Amino acid sequence: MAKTVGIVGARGHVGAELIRLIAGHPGFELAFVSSREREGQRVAEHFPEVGGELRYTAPSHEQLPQYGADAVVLALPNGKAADCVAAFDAAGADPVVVDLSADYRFDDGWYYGLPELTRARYAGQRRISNPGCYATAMQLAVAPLLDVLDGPVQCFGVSGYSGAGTTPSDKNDPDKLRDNLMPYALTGHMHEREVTRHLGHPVEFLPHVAPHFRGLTVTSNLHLNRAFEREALVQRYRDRYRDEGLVQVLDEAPWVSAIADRHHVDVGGFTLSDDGRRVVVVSTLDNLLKGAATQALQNLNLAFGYDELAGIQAHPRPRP
Ligand SMILES: NC(=O)C1=CN([C@@H]2O[C@H](COP(=O)(O)OP(=O)(O)OC[C@H]3O[C@@H](n4cnc5c(N)ncnc54)[C@H](OP(=O)(O)O)[C@@H]3O)[C@@H](O)[C@H]2O)C=CC1
Ligand SMILES: CC(=O)N[C@@H](CCC(=O)OP(=O)(O)O)C(=O)O
Repeated sequence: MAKTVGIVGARGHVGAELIRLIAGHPGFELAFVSSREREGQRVAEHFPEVGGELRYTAPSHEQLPQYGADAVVLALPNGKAADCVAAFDAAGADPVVVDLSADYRFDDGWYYGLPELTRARYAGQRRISNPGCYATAMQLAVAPLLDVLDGPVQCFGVSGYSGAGTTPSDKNDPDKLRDNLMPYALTGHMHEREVTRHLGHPVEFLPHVAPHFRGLTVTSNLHLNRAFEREALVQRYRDRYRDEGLVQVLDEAPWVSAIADRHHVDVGGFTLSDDGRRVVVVSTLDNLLKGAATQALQNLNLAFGYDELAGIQAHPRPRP
């Protein structure tokens, strides 16, 4: 029997992707989708492909356990997850909870779900923290060289403005972004701390937001503790990700336009300095998919014993 999944914060950019993914999954069905703004509206009005009679609801935190969902995905802005978790605890309910926000990424009581790097540590935990979008791209770019790094890694990031959510700000204002590149949080960004913590190696992250809607690029500058040939470095990436359905290692530097609406990560470029002790690696992903919703689905699949890619490759997105 299908497991039921509720989405809290289903109006947002990530919520929209989650609705489509869960509704199209062979082993999951939607238990509820919450939005205060869309309360009472049919989901099918917004997603004709989903169909059915399900409507958005706007439950209080305390009402969330009443749906009896097997899993709950929290797609709320940062800082809102704890009240939801407390409501389940208070009701004695123990659904699998996947939190998309940054709220539990530094909490050892939660499993940090970046499957390609952490799935070996999954041991049935029912509280799962989904990594940040840039943080996913950075970690997948750096991990294969972790043992040969010399000093901090510098990561220059450029995100589409869907990364900034739907609450109006300069970072998601198409007028202000037109013909523009907007630097922000140039030291101490949340994802700098997140990656430094989970890789156990310092990164220095320089984020920017650009006028495109979805997809991000991270260009990482890695100093190495000895000289390498390019082929040996590329081989490390190919070996590390050979069996990964959602990581593609490319010879050339990937373009963000090729990853929009796709589930996987591209890693490539691999440009060495003349002395072989510095390499630049480029990674791209769709911030709303592998950076958020697709990764959440990988984590749900893991938690319920489904194939990790169930409902992911079976539903390829059309190229824009
Ligand atoms: N956008 C991205 O690329 C990524 C986002 N994330 C994380 O995923 C989460 C969702 O992001 P995103 O979809 O972009 O965000 P949005 O701003 O697009 O959506 C936020 C959602 O939360 C609801 N919401 C907003 N404020 C409140 C509140 N005070 N109480 C209850 N519900 C609220 C909104 O619905 P309504 O107001 O109708 O109730 C909406 O459904 C965030 O934590 C974000 O950091 C993670 C990785 C990538
Ligand atoms: C362009 C933009 O603003 N991007 C967001 C990252 C989106 C994301 O991954 O969010 P969380 O870590 O909050 O889950 C930011 O820099 O805060």
